[in-house]
Amino acid sequence: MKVDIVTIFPEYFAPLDLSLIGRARTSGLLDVALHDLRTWTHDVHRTVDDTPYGGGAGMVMRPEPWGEALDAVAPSGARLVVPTPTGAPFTQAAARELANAEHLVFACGRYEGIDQRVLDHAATRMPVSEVSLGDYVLFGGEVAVLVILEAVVRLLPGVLGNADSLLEESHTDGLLEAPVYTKPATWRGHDVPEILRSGDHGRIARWRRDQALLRTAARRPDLLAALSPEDLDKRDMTL
Ligand SMILES: Nc1cc(-c2ccc3ccn(Cc4ccc(CN5CCCC5)cc4)c3c2)n[nH]1
Repeated sequence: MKVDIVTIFPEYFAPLDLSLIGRARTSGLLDVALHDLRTWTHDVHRTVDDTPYGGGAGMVMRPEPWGEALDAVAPSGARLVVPTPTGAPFTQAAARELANAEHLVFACGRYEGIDQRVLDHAATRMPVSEVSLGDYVLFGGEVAVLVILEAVVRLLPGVLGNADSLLEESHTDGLLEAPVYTKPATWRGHDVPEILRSGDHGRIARWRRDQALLRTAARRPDLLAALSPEDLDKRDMTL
C-alpha cells in the first residue's frame, strides 16, 4: 500500500518509524511519504491560511496550496481521506474498506479546517472520504491520521504475525471481545477463570462467545442493537 500524507507538521509523523508500522515500511508492505503543504505556497511567508468568508473565529486553510499539493501527490486512482469533526464515524468496517485501497492520500487540516472547495474539487477526480474519530474536536487532522493509519495498516496481510488475532477481536464481528488472561493462574488473590485452564477448547470458545455478548450488552448496547439475529446465530449465541 502506498500512503501520502500532506500536513504543515510533518514532524508529527515521526512515530510512523516505530513498531509495526515501521516494520511494515521496511518490509515493503507499506510505502509512506510525507509532504509539507508549504511546499506548494509561493509567497515569502509561505501562507496556508486566511480569514473565513462570512466571518467567525479562527482561520481557514487556503484552497490554492491544497489544490497544487493534491495535483502533485494524488493521482486519480488514489483515495483521499480527510479527517474532520464533521465526517462519517471512523469504524473497523471503514478501516477494512481503506485497507483494500492501493493508494491512500491523507489531507491533514489545521486551523478551523480546509476550504470546502478543495474537497469538492478533489471529488471530481477521486473518491474522497471525510472521517471523524469521534464527537470531540482536535487541533488538526494529524493525530487522526495516525489513528486511522494504525487501524488500516494492522489489517494488511503480513503485518500482524498472528492473523488469527484479527478474527476474535473487538468490532471485527460487531461485538466486544472476551477478557484476556495470562500467567500466573492466581495474582493478588484473583484467579484466572477455571474454564480457560480446562483445555476444553469447545467450552472455552463458548465461554468467550458468552463473555463477548455479556460485555457488549453491558457496555455497548448500541452494538448489540445493530446486530441481526443471523449475526448472533453465526456466533452461535442466543440472547
Ligand atoms: N474527530 C475529529 C476530527 C477532528 C479534526 C480534524 C481535522 C481538523 C482540522 C482542523 N481542526 C480543528 C477544528 C477546530 C474547530 C472546528 C469547528 N469550527 C467551528 C466553525 C468552523 C469550524 C473544526 C476543526 C480539525 C479537527 N477533530 N475531531
